[in-house]
Amino acid sequence: MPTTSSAPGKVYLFGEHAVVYGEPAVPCAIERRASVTVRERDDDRLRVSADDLTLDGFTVEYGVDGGSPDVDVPTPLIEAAMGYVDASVAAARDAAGRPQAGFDVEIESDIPLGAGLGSSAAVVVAAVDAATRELGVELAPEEVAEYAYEVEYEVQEGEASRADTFCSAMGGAVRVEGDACETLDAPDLPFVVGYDGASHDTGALVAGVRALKDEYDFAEDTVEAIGDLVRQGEDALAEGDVAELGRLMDFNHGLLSALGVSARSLDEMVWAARDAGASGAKLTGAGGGGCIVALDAGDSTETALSLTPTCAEAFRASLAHEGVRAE
Ligand SMILES: Nc1ncnc2c1ncn2[C@@H]1O[C@H](COP(=O)(O)OP(=O)(O)O)[C@@H](O)[C@H]1O
Ligand SMILES: C[C@@](O)(CCOP(=O)(O)O)CC(=O)O
Ligand SMILES: [Mg+2]
Repeated sequence: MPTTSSAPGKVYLFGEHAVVYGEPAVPCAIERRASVTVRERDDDRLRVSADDLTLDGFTVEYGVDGGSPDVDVPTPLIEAAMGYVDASVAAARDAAGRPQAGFDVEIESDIPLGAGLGSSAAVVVAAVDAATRELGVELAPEEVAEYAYEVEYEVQEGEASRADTFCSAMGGAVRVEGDACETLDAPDLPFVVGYDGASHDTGALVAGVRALKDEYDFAEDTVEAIGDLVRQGEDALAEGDVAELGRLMDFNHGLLSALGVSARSLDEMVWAARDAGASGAKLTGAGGGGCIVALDAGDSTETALSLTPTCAEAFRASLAHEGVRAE
């Protein structure tokens, strides 16, 4: 019997990048999900179909020992794309004590890829959950989060926080500071997302911030300032003070720009949202290209974004109260 799990993507209200260095962050799960279906095979091979990865999708098949994969698109693309799935399957084999287990894996997702909405975390969380359940092991969402974090940490070469994976596994708004992860009571915030259609490499962007921080004390101070801002933002969130949350999001975007992770397309969308009357707007996730998130209960930000030349897609995103779940 195949086993399917799904998990949500997220936006960062505050704190991306700084969270990698132990500052707090508050990501919020959104109703855009990745769904992973896993079926155990009677050999040790892994066959992955990911229809959303290229326009035509691809299928790849290989054994536990690697070997030469049987693929239908160029190999570098496969290697980049397969890292998370491969490591998720390894984590599930490990959790179930079944190092030789083989699987057919199918991935479907409505989370744009490499755009700051946590598609990697959602795919990893759903894959770990589905593959462990397929092997008869039921993990608590917190345990799925921990395995998924280890996967992101490994694939992003040691440059990952627990924020995306914990948020995707638990749903709702969460607070992550180092290895302390908790869920928060948060109101439904009026998120509007603008997507420039581009994708980024999270590992490379995190490495760029680390280099800046190692070179300049004031870059280190900027990371700490983001931490201060998040602490202030938590009070605003508890009070449901959307105006103050917006001001802090604007400030957070400025600090992320200073760390070199914004882009002209993101800045243009941020300004379009502000001009349209959003309470605040910032890039979300690793940056460089991808998505911005704004707060606006009305329609004007979504309309303004859809008319912005650098915006390929604008949509509302509601808080996903459910994290990883069996489908
Ligand atoms: N639908 C999908 N199918 C297969 N892999 C996916 C899918 N969505 C995301 N991934 C994996 O996640 C990677 C993108 O993750 P990342 O660069 O962290 O960006 P983000 O998490 O912001 O979307 C992709 O390169 C791919 O490996
Ligand atoms: C930049 C970072 O803080 C968030 C990355 O988010 P995303 O993969 O771009 O959705 C990295 C991390 O926390 O692991
Ligand atoms: Mg990611």
